[in-house]
Amino acid sequence: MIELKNISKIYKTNNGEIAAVKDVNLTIEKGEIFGVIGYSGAGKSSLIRLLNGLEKPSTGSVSVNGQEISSISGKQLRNARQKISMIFQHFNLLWSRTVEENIAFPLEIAGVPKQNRDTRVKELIELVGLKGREKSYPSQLSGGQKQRVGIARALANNPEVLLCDEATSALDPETTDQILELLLDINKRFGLTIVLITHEMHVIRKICHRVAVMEAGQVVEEGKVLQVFQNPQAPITKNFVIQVSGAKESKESMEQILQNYPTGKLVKLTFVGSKTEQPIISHLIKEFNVEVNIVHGNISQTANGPYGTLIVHVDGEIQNVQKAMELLDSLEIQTEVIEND
Ligand SMILES: Nc1ncnc2c1ncn2[C@@H]1O[C@H](COP(=O)(O)OP(=O)(O)OP(=O)(O)O)[C@@H](O)[C@H]1O
Repeated sequence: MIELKNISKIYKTNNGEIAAVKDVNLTIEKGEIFGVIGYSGAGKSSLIRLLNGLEKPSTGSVSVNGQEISSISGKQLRNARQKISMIFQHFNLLWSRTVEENIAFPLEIAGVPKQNRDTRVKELIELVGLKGREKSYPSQLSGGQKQRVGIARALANNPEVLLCDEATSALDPETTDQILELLLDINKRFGLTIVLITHEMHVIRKICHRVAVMEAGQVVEEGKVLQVFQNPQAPITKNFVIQVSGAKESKESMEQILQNYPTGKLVKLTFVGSKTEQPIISHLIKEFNVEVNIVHGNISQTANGPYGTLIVHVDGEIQNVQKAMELLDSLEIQTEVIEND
């Protein structure tokens, strides 16, 4: 669906050249929700602007649905862009137009006759949950409602791809979740391909199927969301995963536990899918006669199923602790000994 081949983007400034994107290769499948995560300055915005031809790559090619976006311009590019919509962090609404007039705007530009426009606007208002607010102006809406208008407007011409540029970064956590659920619903109902950029792992966890992690212009890690959560490789990815697993907060408890129990092992277990529902801890205690003290636990849902982390202190006869570890390994649970005595 979307293919980026050897993409680099170099900006020429008065202070020299800035390589914002460096040799990125990505393939995004039709109907997928693909997330790009990175800290500020990682090159995410530059990358997403290359996808709809707002920027041209310095090297490499971008193709969307078989059409090479990086090499077209003028009318051809404008037509292609009708199928690649975008929503923004600050909504980019027209402040002098009502909700329905904002949503009708791209239909007017596309030359859709008035009657068809009205029908489509009604459909979209229903879809994004804004019934009753048709005549409101953006200044009369909450942040979440403004983004709903942004989404309706982006969907007006039935795009094939929706690009989301930090679409929930200006919203509170609860509204963020509601908007993410709306995007997930739209993806499921219409098979719309969604590419989103964010600096929040929570957003990736909640709706993305696959993720690419960007650092200093490069993609340093890429994979299915559950796999990346279970087994992050790059240090930056590990930091992002800690953002949502909350493991950092438990450092103090771990130190306390280690002080209180100078023997045994402190282990972090990461498990996904049906393994989150197995009675693993009681099994360890019964089978190997070990003591298991839970230091920290967390379970959360991703678009592809549950994901959980558990930090436990396992103590007992050395060989029993060892056998308990072997069992965990055999269950294909990610096991990481945090500190050894
Ligand atoms: N139009 C531009 N001209 C010159 N430099 C730019 C331009 N746009 C981005 N850059 C530079 O390219 C690098 C990547 O910026 P980019 O905005 O793509 O990153 P980002 O990950 O989206 O960060 P943020 O979330 O802060 O926007 C930065 O060093 C930035 O200063």
